[in-house]
Amino acid sequence: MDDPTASAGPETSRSSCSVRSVLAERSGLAERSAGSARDAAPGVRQALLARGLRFDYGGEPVLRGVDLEIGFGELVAITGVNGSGKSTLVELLAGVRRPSGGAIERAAAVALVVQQPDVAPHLPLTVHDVVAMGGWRPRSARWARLERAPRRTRRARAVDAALARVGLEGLGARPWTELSGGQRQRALVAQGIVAMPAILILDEPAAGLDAASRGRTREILRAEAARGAAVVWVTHDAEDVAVADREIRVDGGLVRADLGGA
Ligand SMILES: Nc1ncnc2c1ncn2[C@@H]1O[C@H](COP(=O)(O)OP(=O)(O)OP(=O)(O)O)[C@@H](O)[C@H]1O
Repeated sequence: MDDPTASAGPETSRSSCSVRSVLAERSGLAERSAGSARDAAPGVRQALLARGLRFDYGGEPVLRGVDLEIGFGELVAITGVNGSGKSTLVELLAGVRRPSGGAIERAAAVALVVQQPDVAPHLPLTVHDVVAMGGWRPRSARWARLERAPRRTRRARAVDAALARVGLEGLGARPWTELSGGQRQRALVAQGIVAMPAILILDEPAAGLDAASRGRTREILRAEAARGAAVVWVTHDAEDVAVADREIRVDGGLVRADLGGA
């Protein structure tokens, strides 16, 4: 299988779907680094591991040798000032970009919720359609066409349940373009959680949302971690950091990890 992150190289383009199901499963961890991985904390199975991760966009390096480990069941807040490289880091972790150097290991497929999705405005997509993309797998498109009704029904129910969790119940049939900015962001969180990913990475999913929606997003992400997912969450909000298990701060192209948490 083609793994977009199998080696260092030029960056990949952003796709038209905001949740990327990066099938990096292969046999166990993808992209094994040459060195030996440090053991995860006792009882925590490792979901993501980066060693010496470097990245540049053609100029000054944005990341200069990032090391980090994230376990299943952990809720990790990624923080840092504007332009410090948080989005770049999570895109590397998710496999949307290839590192210029270093290695990443992923123990499972990743669902990525990006800040600004490219959902083509001219396509007649409903909110339901966009949320259902979270269960999309490149290799299963053919099977999706052939699938039997009971499975379609299960998927439709999963989409409805995800929309209800983010407080958008009943809006599934609405055209995507008719949602407000905040409603779209919440729908993208629904897209991220609809397929119950083992690794969920979100780039500022609650930026600009009202206080109630930010609180609801926090509860959803805590619940995702409680069911065993590794949840990595870029945020500028101190309240988000307070509910996370750990904060990882991006600073000067490196990370300051294990800053404590809730
Ligand atoms: N496509 C790109 N081409 C060139 N430079 C880029 C590109 N995307 C980001 N950068 C640069 O890389 C650096 C890190 O950007 P990044 O978006 O990762 O930061 P961030 O911490 O997520 O910022 P913010 O908090 O504003 O979202 C910045 O200096 C930015 O200008």
